[in-house]
Amino acid sequence: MKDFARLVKLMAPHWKSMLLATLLGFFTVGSGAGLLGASAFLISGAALHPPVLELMQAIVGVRFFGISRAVFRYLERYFSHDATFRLLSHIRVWFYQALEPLAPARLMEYRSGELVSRMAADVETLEQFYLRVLAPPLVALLTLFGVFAFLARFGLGPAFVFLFFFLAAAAAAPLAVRALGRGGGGLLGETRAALNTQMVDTIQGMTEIAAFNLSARQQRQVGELSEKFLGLQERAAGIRSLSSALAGLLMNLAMWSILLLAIPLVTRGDLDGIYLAVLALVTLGGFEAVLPLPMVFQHIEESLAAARRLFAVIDAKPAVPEPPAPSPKLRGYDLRVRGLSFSYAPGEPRALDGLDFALPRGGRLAVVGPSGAGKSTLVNLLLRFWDYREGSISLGGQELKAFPPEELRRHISVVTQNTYLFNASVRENLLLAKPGAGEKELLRAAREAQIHDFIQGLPRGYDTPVGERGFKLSGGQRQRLAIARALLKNSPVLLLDEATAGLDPVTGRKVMESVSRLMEGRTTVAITHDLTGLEGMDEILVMDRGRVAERGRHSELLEKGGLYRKMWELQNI
Ligand SMILES: Nc1ncnc2c1ncn2[C@@H]1O[C@H](COP(=O)(O)OP(=O)(O)OP(=O)(O)O)[C@@H](O)[C@H]1O
Repeated sequence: MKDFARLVKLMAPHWKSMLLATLLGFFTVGSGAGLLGASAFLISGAALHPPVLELMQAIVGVRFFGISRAVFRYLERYFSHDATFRLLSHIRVWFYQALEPLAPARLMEYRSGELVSRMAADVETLEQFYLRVLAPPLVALLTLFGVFAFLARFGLGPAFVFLFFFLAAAAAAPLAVRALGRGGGGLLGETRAALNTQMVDTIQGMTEIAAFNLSARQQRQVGELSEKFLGLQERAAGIRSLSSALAGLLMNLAMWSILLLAIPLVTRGDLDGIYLAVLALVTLGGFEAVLPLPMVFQHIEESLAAARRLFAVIDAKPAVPEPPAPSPKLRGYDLRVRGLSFSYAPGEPRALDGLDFALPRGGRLAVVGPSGAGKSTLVNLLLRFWDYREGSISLGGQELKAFPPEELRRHISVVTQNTYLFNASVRENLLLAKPGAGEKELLRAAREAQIHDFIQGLPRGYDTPVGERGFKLSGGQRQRLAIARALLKNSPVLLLDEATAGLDPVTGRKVMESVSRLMEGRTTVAITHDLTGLEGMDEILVMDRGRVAERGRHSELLEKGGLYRKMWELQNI
């Protein structure tokens, strides 16, 4: 019920269009019933061969209802779909906005396909919440009042017979369908989501699947999920058919019962025979409003299951709470870390354990160490992707926690090993760092990153698309673009997380030249496995299992003959 109320609340901004669409839905059904009634009156009346003038009213009625039904149907579809599509776009934006503060810490538990599925399929499923869950019962209720009032003018008997069958079709048939389809709606959504996730995984992991000969296994898994989905769809379709059959049966029973009741009225002279067909056909027309009702429960289940999946994602508490506003002004760019300890979850071993360092503005710190030493964790904390609880990190003398993550990240540039390039042009990818940058600025950054000449040589220069994840570029070119981005952003703090990892030594060295330019004048923390080129760093922290094992400058550490020396020898033999 709570989820239902939350969903209704999401629709609240669109209530006017939805109300209008509901009224138009009622007018459509009303026109349909009117058309049938007027036609019945016209045919019955014409059978008695009266002068044409006496039939004029009925002829006008048939024309009017014929046209008004089409017009109302068009307007109803127009307004209901307009409201629904606006609602969907509102929900997509709302979901994305709620998702952003959760990235990356809270989103790691989801497979990317799962999130895509939630954003696409589940949001789409909510389309039916208004169209097939909220609107049909309201239209049915209005129709019930309208047709009951019309029939009551000819006698309470037919009116109550209509009421009885209408309620039976509106309540009993949906309940029967609900009993048959219980759980099916939710399961259908879950299976669709699982299938989407599997498909995204299959496409993303295509290379690995082919390389490890896993195609058959992957096909089997997708096939099994497809079978299950198909089975559930068949079941839902079966229930849908049954429900329309049931509603159709009740509709015909209502019509026949009203005829049985009205015929004696005609023979007794209490009802003009010309109205007999009118009563029967208006009843049929009124039942149009009942036909969608049996499926309401199934659609409720599907919509609620989709809404629950969306709510479950966005209800996760962000890993980093927003500090109380207003945020302080950054006063400087010297970085200080004291007694910093961190574990990713309570009870888990510490990824960082009592880390200390001080870096003056423009200073350069390298953090090295074996895999799992906690180097990336430090970056995660500096960027406030995760929140630290023990120890302190301060920038310009102020605790990092005082700044909202977004505000803080405006002052930090990051170059990582896995630079993400969007499937857009080189220019668009660069401008991400500074959307308003002018052409001159853009070219200067590219030149400094030593990528300008390469870009110029591309078929469409800066407007050349880079392909998904930048697949048309080499690793070194991607890294240079990342460096150009950081140069363009021009922020005073720089985080380098394995910026040259995965590149061959020659390319790595060339990229390092661009990185050196980037570091000039910036407070830099560089995380690296590669110990070449560290002579220029002010301090090197050698980390091991979350702790600082050694610290000093390159030459000092080599002299010490400890872990750093060992790592150096391994790389230089
Ligand atoms: N998201 C996470 N959730 C839980 N534990 C994590 C997470 N990320 C890292 N860890 C753990 O924290 C420890 C430090 O990992 P971290 O990635 O910081 O090491 P690293 O020095 O950067 O290693 P590498 O050089 O291999 O990237 C490891 O034991 C790792 O398993």
